[in-house]
Amino acid sequence: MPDLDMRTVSFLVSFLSFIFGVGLLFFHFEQKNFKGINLVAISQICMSIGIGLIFLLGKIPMWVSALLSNMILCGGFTLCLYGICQYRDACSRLCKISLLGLIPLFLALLYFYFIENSLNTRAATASLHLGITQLFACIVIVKGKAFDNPLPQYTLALAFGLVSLTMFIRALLLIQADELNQYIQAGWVHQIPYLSSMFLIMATSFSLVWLVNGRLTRSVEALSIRDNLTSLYNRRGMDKLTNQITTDKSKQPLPLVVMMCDIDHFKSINDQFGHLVGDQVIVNVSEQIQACVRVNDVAIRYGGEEFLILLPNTPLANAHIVAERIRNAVYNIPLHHQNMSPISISIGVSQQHKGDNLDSLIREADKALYQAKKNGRNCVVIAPCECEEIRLKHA
Ligand SMILES: Nc1nc2c(ncn2[C@@H]2O[C@H](COP(=O)(O)OP(=O)(O)OP(=O)(O)O)[C@@H](O)[C@H]2O)c(=O)[nH]1
Repeated sequence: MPDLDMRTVSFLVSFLSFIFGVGLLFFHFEQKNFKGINLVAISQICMSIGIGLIFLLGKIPMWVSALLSNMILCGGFTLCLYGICQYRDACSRLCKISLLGLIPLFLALLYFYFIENSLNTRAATASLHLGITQLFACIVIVKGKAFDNPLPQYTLALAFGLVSLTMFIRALLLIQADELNQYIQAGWVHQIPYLSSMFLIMATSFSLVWLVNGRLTRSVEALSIRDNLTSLYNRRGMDKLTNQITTDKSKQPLPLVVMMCDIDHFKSINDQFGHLVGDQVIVNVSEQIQACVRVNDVAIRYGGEEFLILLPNTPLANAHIVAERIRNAVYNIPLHHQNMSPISISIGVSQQHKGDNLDSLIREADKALYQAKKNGRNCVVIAPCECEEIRLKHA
């Protein structure tokens, strides 16, 4: 295998690392809510300086290239580990081990420079620290609690794992090899870790962009399915969720129940007390609805003051109890003004039968709601209205 020019290789690694670090730092200023990115950015700049000092070997004092460069490089990787740990929301125990490992590394570098001068052992010790830190990074990426797209997550973990392996092999080979006099003329044992570092910088850059992009997309998706005012699902959210609810029949031996709820005389609340109070009433009602349903149930802000509730796998009798609970809870909402009448809600309920789809269920619930309004409001009506009308007006 032809030897590469170590000075050029170290310059390239330093340059790449610097560009990536600065770019990531700019990205961090724009997207401050991604924890750990700033540390990864600073760590890349540290690594760039560390390798840059190796590039300047022979042109700067020897102790700077031999000691300082290794310390900056290993410290940079420890910082990178901290950044990744924060980004992946992982336990920081391994970061602390890597940080503490900098002390014996420093002592070993001092010893093998001033007392027993050995380039091989210095390089092997630094490689060992780098290999351990990169292995920790690999573990942290896999074990972190934050949810990320698995493909970039494992790509990044694999990159760190592979580079860590090259560092361990390098440390092992260096201990057995003849003592080096000129680092810049070192052979492939040194060149491969440099190339693998280039690979790591590139893998980290595109995997991080990929990971961050995944998180951004998910947060936009999550926002797009929620109503701004109440944080309940909106119509788009309903379309997404109902597919799961209506198709997953194996887990739901009991039918789906649909409730259509509408705040009574809401226009007069707006007219009398203003739209801001009206908005607050909508929020209060949505909170009561959320509090009365199970975690599996889906509450949707269907229109202005209309709410749709989907109760999968629910017997009609239970749904009726829930509807009554909601109606009572809404009626007991504390009033915003002295001369405000109690807030009330009318509810139409329909149950899924053979051949029913969600549209027909909603139509049925809507008819029952219309009947509830006709019956005097503040009541629950179960579809089909003609035969099973239940009128429970609040006393
Ligand atoms: N404050 C506020 N008002 C809204 C919002 N969305 C819709 N509205 C108002 O809600 C009112 C709904 O009025 P109507 O459909 O006449 O119904 P209602 O007055 O509740 O009468 P019934 O339903 O028959 O009891 C309209 O005045 C809408 O402008 C909203 O987000 N905030």
